[in-house]
Amino acid sequence: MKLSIVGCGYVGTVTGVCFADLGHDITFYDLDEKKLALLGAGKAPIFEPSLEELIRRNQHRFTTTSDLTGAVHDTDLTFVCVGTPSQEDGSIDLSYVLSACSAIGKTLKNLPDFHPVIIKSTVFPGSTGGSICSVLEKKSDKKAYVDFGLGSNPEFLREGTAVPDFCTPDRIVLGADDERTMGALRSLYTPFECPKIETAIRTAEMIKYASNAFLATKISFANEIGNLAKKLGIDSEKVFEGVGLDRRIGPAFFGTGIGFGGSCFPKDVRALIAGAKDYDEHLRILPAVLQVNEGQPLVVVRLLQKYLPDLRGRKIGVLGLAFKPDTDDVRESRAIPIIRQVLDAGAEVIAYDPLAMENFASLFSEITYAPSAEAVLSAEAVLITTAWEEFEHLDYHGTIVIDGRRVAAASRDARVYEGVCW
Ligand SMILES: NC(=O)C1=CN([C@@H]2O[C@H](COP(=O)(O)OP(=O)(O)OC[C@H]3O[C@@H](n4cnc5c(N)ncnc54)[C@H](O)[C@@H]3O)[C@@H](O)[C@H]2O)C=CC1
Ligand SMILES: O=C(O)[C@H]1O[C@H](OP(=O)(O)OP(=O)(O)OC[C@H]2O[C@@H](n3ccc(=O)[nH]c3=O)[C@H](O)[C@@H]2O)[C@H](O)[C@@H](O)[C@@H]1O
Repeated sequence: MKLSIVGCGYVGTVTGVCFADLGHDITFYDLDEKKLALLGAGKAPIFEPSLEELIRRNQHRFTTTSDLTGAVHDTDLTFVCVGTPSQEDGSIDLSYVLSACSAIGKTLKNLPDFHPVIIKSTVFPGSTGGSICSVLEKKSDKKAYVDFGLGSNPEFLREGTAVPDFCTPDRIVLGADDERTMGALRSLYTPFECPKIETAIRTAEMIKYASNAFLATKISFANEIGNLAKKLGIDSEKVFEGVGLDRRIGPAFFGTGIGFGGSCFPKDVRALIAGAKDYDEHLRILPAVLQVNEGQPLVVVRLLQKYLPDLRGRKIGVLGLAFKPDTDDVRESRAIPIIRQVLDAGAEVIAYDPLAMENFASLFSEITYAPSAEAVLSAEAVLITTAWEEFEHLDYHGTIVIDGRRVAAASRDARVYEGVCW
């Protein structure tokens, strides 16, 4: 099939490149010319392990363009993969999706063929069939589900493992309210062997939110129990090893520590809470999930002050700035509230991250960025905020370490060692 991808960030680029690898012809479109230029030159516009290699291998199967009409007219289906950030009140900002769909709608006006528009961005249930459908119909002067197709195909990949997650997912969710769009999605995903759920658009949208909200809940639950476990002298890792062996529960996403960051869990949980209010549903579990999550970074600073009560003038090292390992993404990284608090208490910060220092520097110019992880170890105390593999190979002898991510080498060798929930 010929596919156009609108929005070449983490989801759009990975989706396009992985479908190219399956033999499809891809046209990438983005408002950001820099991203298109990088893709056009065979380079990844975002950092993701193994992505660049896949781009090089499939470059003959994709083109980049700043002409959206050409992209839509020359392809059989369009994926919308633009961002859906949080607004002040926690609800999602649909403006990027609406603006992309307004432009797509205009291109549909003179297109004689039936062209499915598939929303891959995470949007609140009802958005695709509601305001997104309206803008497409208005700009195209056509009827959705009859003259053009509309569907939802939420994405479940994780940053850092996006390529394998996309290629071998646990399940694929196909949301469509017309048979032709469902048929196109079904045929596109034929080579994937995992379970596939075919459902209504708004159900597909809700599956995405419920999945992220549940995973976030698992993490906050583990952290709440973990905080208590630490006070009782119990290691939370052993606890959740035991809990996770129950097949009804499962071991994944019980990693305790400083909580979840990133561009999705915090935003999607907030969006579900805010969106529910419009239906007079006041969610109670999810606000608590966020509350626990906001408290976890503060535990690190509290533990640090056990050893250095007055942080004024102290030099504090921070290992890890990305929201998780194997990415340069710092959106809602847990290092942000930790560093802010340490700075507010009057300390100096020296930090290191293998990939994310440049992105972090746009948020914090007032800290020192170290040339290596070793250089951070000379600080008076070291906080570990991302579980990068290379932090397992440092010599922590003589250091005070407060560990938010459970690095075994630090727990073994540090002069003073405190884990957040262990
Ligand atoms: N990052 C992730 O791991 C995952 C993200 N998602 C969801 O996918 C969506 C996209 O997320 P990311 O890829 O992380 O976003 P991103 O911020 O990395 O990329 C979005 C891209 O859309 C482009 N864009 C914005 N407006 C546009 C327009 N009108 N026309 C064309 N391009 C436009 C931006 O320039 C940017 O390159 C969000 O809804 C997110 O919640 C879903 C699963 C995983
Ligand atoms: O909708 C999305 O964008 C994506 O959000 C998450 O993926 P991602 O945010 O990329 O990364 P995760 O591996 O889920 O980690 C999120 C945060 O939770 C933290 N985490 C994760 C697992 C765990 O056990 N404990 C824990 O604190 C990580 O350190 C990180 O800060 C989901 O895992 C994906 O399925 C989903 O597609």
